[in-house]
Amino acid sequence: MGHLLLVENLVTQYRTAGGKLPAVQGISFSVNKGETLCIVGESGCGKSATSLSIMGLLPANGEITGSIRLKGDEIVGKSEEQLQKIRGNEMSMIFQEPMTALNPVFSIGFQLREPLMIHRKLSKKEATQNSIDLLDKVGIPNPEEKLKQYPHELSGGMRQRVMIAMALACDPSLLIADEPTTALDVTIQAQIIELIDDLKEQMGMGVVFVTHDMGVVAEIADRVMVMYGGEVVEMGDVYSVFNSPQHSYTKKLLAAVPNVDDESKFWLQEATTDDGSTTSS
Ligand SMILES: Nc1ncnc2c1ncn2[C@@H]1O[C@H](COP(=O)(O)OP(=O)(O)OP(=O)(O)O)[C@@H](O)[C@H]1O
Repeated sequence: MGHLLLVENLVTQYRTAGGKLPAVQGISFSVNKGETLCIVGESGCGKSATSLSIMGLLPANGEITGSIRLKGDEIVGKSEEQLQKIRGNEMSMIFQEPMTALNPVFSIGFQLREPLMIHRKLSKKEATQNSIDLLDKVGIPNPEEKLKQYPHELSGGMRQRVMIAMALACDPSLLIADEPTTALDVTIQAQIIELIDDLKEQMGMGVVFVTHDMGVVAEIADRVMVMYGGEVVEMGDVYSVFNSPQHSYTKKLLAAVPNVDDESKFWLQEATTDDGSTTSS
């Protein structure tokens, strides 16, 4: 069976005044339908460069070699026009700071409705109804009223829900979430993670979830890919990586999250014994 996303030998470099900076140095991984892959690692290890490469959203000084296939279709080398079609339909991305992705001068309703009218050729009435349904789907109360509001009138958590609603508008098969909860307080963070997990189940999407937080990984990952200095240093299912980390950097990451050692690890062990599977691979 084919993978939803198959990345092979991806090298992402940034041209800088001081020469080429290799942000990603030949990594390979895959994501299946209905699966969440967490990419974890410290600041600057190439997590964002990886997700931007997949989306075809690298800045002008970025360049890629290697292969990125979505449902078998090669993304590397596609024109911007072709990429826009794929981004509008097959994959979407949510970012850390929704304020940068939402336009402050337009109402939430306008920003949700416009792409639906353009990409899916819906009438204004249909697009409005669709927007209401989307806001409802991401757990926003009183969606009709929210359509009239502007981004600054919403809380951080609500803004992130709106971003997720926008990302889901095209019913993507792949959702890339780059540190989507980092700017939120812990309670809201937990709610957004749960929402993404529920939506993944409901819609059967594959999810690439970028984070530096092993606590978040414990909550949402099926598989984990640990990056260090632009390379993949460890990859495995979440149980194996948490219970027997192989790489010293992974051990360090796990040790840095206090509740991973007790609470989450306990939770992971519970989860594995519940379904009778073992943690070794
Ligand atoms: N536009 C750019 N031009 C040049 N170098 C860049 C650019 N964007 C990122 N880099 C460099 O590429 C490397 C990888 O950065 P990347 O943003 O992928 O890391 P990250 O793991 O996502 O970190 P963070 O968690 O801080 O976002 C870093 O050394 C960074 O300084």
